Amino acid sequence: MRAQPTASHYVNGRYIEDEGGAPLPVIYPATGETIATLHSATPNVLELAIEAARAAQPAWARLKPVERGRVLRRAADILRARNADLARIETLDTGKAIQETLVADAPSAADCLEYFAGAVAAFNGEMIDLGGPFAYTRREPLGVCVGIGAWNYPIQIAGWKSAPALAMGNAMVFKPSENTPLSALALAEIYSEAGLPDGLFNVVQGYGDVGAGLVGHDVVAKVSVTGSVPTGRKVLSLAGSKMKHATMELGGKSPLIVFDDADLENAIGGAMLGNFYSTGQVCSNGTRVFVQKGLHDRFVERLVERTKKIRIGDPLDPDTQMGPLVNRLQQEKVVSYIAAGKQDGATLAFGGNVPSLQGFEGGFFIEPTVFTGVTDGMRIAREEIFGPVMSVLKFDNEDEVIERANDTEFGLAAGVFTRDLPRAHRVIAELQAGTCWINAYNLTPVEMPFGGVKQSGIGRENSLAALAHYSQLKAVYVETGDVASPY
Ligand SMILES: NC(=O)c1ccc[n+]([C@@H]2O[C@H](COP(=O)([O-])OP(=O)(O)OC[C@H]3O[C@@H](n4cnc5c(N)ncnc54)[C@H](O)[C@@H]3O)[C@@H](O)[C@H]2O)c1
Ligand SMILES: C[N+](C)(C)CC=O
Ligand SMILES: [K+]
Repeated sequence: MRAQPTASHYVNGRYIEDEGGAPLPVIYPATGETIATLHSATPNVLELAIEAARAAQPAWARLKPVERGRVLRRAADILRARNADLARIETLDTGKAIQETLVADAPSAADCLEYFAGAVAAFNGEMIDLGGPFAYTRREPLGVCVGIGAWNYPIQIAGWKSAPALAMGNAMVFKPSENTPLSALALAEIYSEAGLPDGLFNVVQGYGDVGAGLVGHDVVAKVSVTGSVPTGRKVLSLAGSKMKHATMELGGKSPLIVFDDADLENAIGGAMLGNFYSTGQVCSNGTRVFVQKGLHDRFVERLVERTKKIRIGDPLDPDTQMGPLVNRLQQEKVVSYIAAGKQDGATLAFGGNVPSLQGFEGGFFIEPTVFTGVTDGMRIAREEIFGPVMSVLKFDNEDEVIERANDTEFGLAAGVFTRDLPRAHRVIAELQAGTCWINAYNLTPVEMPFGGVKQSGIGRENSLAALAHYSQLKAVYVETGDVASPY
């Protein structure tokens, strides 16, 4: 299997290579084989990318918003037309099942480009009446923005960051995760084909040091990172030391609360989606599933029955429902958390093993895993695992579950399943989380803001909120009479 792109980086409208950079092997997680070799960006590549962005941005910002939007809309159309190829690249790079990458990855990026293509023209400053004189505000772009991606949704993340940035008149230098460098290059090609002027969307590859080089660069006005909390802390402090804007989309340990009166099959469906999709590598996953005591035993029984049926294996087979984890390190991490769950006294209700799959012996698979009898202090209930490991916790009443759900440093997401809608809204209002669902889980339409509170992040992606985060306000006072001067 080969997936070698033309070159490692995409700068100023073309591919460039600099073999002086550290080698960056691209591994297919289902087999462990190397499918491409790229190079981490050297300081020279990084400078070229930032300079290209700096030079291209002012003319782009002077276009009418609808003109910028038109380019994004054409790119959205190309993304959709090329969806099958992009899904294959994404599956080879992440290991996620093709039945997921066909519907959740490039299509989400396309939705995002399409949304911001139209929304930006309607996103304006305001006129403020001062009783004669007046003021108005302008929404101005920030300049050169940096996007830094995680491995789980590579093209979606590249789209969610670049679309509002570009729509608003900024330029972007994007660094994908070193684990999944391929699809951002495909997006860069698509932008060029759609007519995006050279230099406005650049892709540089590399590890954390390249990310830090971008964040610390004096030309860069804003950074948006999707990644873990420790990385977010480092990036935010470096950005803060230079007074840069920052959006942080970080990790979580989100609660999903199932009350006795919930629709059982829907609640289980939500819990499975919120733990097993993308082999559990989703930031907003509801990994602490609190189930009220009256429903608990039936919930667990049906959950295990349904989890047993998950088809795990060849991610390129359209019938496969769960592929491997992204790499060996992540597999080891998940295996060690499963051991910790057992050691801390949780009951392993299903899974927990590395499956042996013929033809995929070198892959990074793990069974979908359910722990019951989990208590709040256990490591599997406190730390983000980022794998298909669900913890089921029993609760008695509403006040208790709210307190327990909020007893975490994270605050990315939360969900409630109940037929009692006043209770649903009452509980959601008490939960410390930036993105919530009632009788659903993990749906992230572009029209809705996405992001976290507490340690899970700052700022929001998607919706008009993202345009606010990629712009700055200029306030203009306009005198309509004489200047009242004492001099
Ligand atoms: N909130 C969200 O939208 C969201 C989405 C997906 C993943 N995540 C989170 O991401 C994590 C998993 O992804 P990951 O392991 O790729 O995260 P990570 O923090 O290891 O890396 C994220 C990105 O930051 C870069 N990076 C690392 N150190 C850096 C530094 N000092 N300066 C600048 N950049 C640096 C990495 O190279 C990578 O591109 C999980 O915690 C998950 O919850 C959050
Ligand atoms: C944004 N989302 C939930 C699809 C991917 C986060 O990991
Ligand atoms: K990979």
